[in-house]
Amino acid sequence: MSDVVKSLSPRLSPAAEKPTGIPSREEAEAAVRILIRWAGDDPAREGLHDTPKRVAKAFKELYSGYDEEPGEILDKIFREVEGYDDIVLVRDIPFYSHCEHHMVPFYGVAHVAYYPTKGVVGLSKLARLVDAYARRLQTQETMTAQIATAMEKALEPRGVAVMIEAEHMCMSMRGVQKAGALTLTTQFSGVFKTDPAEQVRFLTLVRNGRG
Ligand SMILES: Nc1nc2c(ncn2[C@@H]2O[C@H](COP(=O)(O)OP(=O)(O)OP(=O)(O)O)[C@@H](O)[C@H]2O)c(=O)[nH]1
Ligand SMILES: [Zn+2]
Repeated sequence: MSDVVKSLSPRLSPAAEKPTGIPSREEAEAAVRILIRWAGDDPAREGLHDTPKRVAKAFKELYSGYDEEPGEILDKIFREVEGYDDIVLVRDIPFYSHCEHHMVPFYGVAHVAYYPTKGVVGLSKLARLVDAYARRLQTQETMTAQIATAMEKALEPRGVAVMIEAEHMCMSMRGVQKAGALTLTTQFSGVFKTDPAEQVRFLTLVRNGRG
């Protein structure tokens, strides 16, 4: 194992934590050159010359979730929304993530809902929360649970419901090669967990208006 690869592998943190011991840009680019060679190509050829630089830059965007503090995204609560205590659902939030097993994309939509108690949060913040976790390496199950937990902590709601529907490219373009297979995960808390009728309501609202 080269020094570059060795320096990368043991320091990656679980998706919930910030990564530590981040390598330099030069080390990252050197690692990409190794992977190009591993793929069977020549990183010195003209067309690939700037690729390690582009990949390192793209990683910063694709994995920008490590720079996000989910708690901070939800820290502005609008308490003046008096009288509203019914469900807030933002559905069909598109996201792109990468599975931690193959570092291959999985993508789809997230639906997030909660029953407010102490006020509401800006709707865009729920989409930002989805991205904060999507732009990390993880499983779909972890991502689903982390979104629900972050909402629980910040909003202290009567209940949280999160559903993610995604296609995993590691199952489509390689491996078992089942393009179109959809993975659906849900995480419920509070009334969504204790009252089956609330789960039905959530699922009905998620599906409502679709063909
Ligand atoms: N539970 C779960 N599994 C995932 C997720 N993303 C990818 N996987 C699975 O992770 C598993 C990894 O299995 P391994 O046997 O260790 O690796 P592999 O030999 O590449 O497996 P195949 O994909 O079956 O070729 C595969 O079954 C993937 O479908 C995810 O978000 N959640
Ligand atoms: Zn995978």
